[in-house]
Amino acid sequence: MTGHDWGYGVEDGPSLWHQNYPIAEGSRQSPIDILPQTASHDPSLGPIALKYDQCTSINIANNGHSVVVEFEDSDDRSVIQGGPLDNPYRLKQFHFHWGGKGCRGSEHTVEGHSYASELHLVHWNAVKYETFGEAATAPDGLAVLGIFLETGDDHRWLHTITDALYMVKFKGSVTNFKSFNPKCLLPSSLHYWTYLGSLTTPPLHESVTWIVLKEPIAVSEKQPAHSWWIPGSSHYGWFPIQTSQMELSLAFAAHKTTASTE
Ligand SMILES: COc1ccc(C)cc1NC(=O)Nc1ccc2c(c1)[B-](O)(O)OC2
Ligand SMILES: [Zn+2]
Repeated sequence: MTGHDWGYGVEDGPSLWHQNYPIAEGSRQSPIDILPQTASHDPSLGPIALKYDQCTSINIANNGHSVVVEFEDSDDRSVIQGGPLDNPYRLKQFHFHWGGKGCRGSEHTVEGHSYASELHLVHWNAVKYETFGEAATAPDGLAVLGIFLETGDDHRWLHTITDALYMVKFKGSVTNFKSFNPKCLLPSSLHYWTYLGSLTTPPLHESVTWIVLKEPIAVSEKQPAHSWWIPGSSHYGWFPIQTSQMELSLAFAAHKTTASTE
């Protein structure tokens, strides 16, 4: 399929994606509704470690579906490891999912509760695969850190992203976005749920080890995380798609883990 043959409207929304992307009816499709009570605690799962200190952000872009910040991923300078991961995965990009005006647009839900929006930090397995594209189609190719955004206090750093939005008003626009470190977007606790799932948007590859943080970060009403829209694209906002509950292993790091500073 070329271009963007999918969206969130009546004619191209999630319930129709299976027509062009049959994997939509696969066995490990995301997002899911997380049920903490039924998640099994897997004591073999340790804390996740984030090495984001040498992060090199490159640009910020509007791809018609989200605003994406890309990173330099030619070496292991910014990686996620530990937890369910057998090796380090390189940070490639992060992007957000949010709802239309005033509606709550997180993709994952927790016991049916939607959050204002959801941040996805996308990492790929450069130990086993040559390129992101190759990793994106492999069952152990991607590791995505999902962070819920909840309305509350003003987020000190999110404004650097929302301030940049006006520069990428239209689909296909890209602009410089240097030296942004996503470490500032992390909540205080890295306690997480993890499960094997997929991209939540076409091509829906079943290549993602999901690591969803329990603790949301707060953004204020003013920081329009839940009312962001992408002017110039055919729609705005992202709406959660519910798929069946999948085996979730709830991993409690025995202690409060903080992003590694190594
Ligand atoms: C047209 O899109 C592509 C073409 C070719 C390749 C190799 C990949 C993609 N798309 C892609 O990676 N999406 C994508 C990647 C990562 C995540 C998500 C979507 B998400 O579920 O929203 O959060 C995590
Ligand atoms: Zn996403």
